[in-house]
Amino acid sequence: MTTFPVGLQPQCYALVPAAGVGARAGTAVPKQYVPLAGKAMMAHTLEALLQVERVAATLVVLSPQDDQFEVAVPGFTGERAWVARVGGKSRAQSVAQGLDELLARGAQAHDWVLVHDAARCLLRPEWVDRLIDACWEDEVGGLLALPVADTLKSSRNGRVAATVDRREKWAAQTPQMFRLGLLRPALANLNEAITDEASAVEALGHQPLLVESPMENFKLTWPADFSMAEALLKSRV
Ligand SMILES: Nc1ccn([C@@H]2O[C@H](COP(=O)(O)OP(=O)(O)OP(=O)(O)O)[C@@H](O)[C@H]2O)c(=O)n1
Ligand SMILES: C[C@](O)(CO)[C@H](O)COP(=O)(O)O
Repeated sequence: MTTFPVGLQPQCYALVPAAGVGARAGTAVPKQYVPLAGKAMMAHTLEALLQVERVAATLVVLSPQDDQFEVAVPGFTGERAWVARVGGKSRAQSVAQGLDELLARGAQAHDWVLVHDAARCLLRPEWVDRLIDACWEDEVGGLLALPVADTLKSSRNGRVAATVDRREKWAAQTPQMFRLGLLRPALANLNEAITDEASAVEALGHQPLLVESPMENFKLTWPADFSMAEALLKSRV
């Protein structure tokens, strides 16, 4: 177990990977820029993070080719709003390169980082606060997640191969909260099995904390997800 200095008050940063193209969504622009309830999808995500007072700064990781952000998300300004065009080929690469950017801007190994998908635009600040409260004194860190409610099937050639025991199964969401000094080395050896920060930390032998979160915190992935997200955003007062 890595130990971090006792007595030094850590900072808490948010890192938002937003360098994807949204291939499964099939949208005309990268999905994070699709307008929903009057603003770009990612603007909703970032507004929620900026409302979390314990987050010292939020770093958005864009593709080096991104030429839309400043026009599409004009409200992301101020001392706590950071942008870096250092995204990579995979989500994990974008996160790893974003962590290097945080270090370059003065973040330290004992500081916490909340990694949150730009594509989870229904995030509510109170869920982030719940995760921070749960993880702050934890040795490893943790993630928002939803216990699986449906019966699970594995498949072969489009037919059921087996029914999978759903007990103790959770669907991982974001934010995922870890110390920079644990997460950056965990992401050093990237491979296809590393689909979230927790899986990288698990590969080092740790057991991240699961913090229950609602289905409403879903990731917009498929075309039908956009109308559902827009209806939910419009229903909020
Ligand atoms: N090279 C990449 C790929 C993804 N992401 C980000 O990771 C988050 C979750 O990824 P996903 O929903 O899979 O987004 P896309 O990769 O854009 O979607 P797809 O896999 O359908 O192309 C998104 O906010 C996305 O922008 C990233 O920063 N860099
Ligand atoms: C991190 C994540 O949102 C957890 O559910 C998810 O793994 C990201 O999805 P991707 O399609 O692997 O980018």
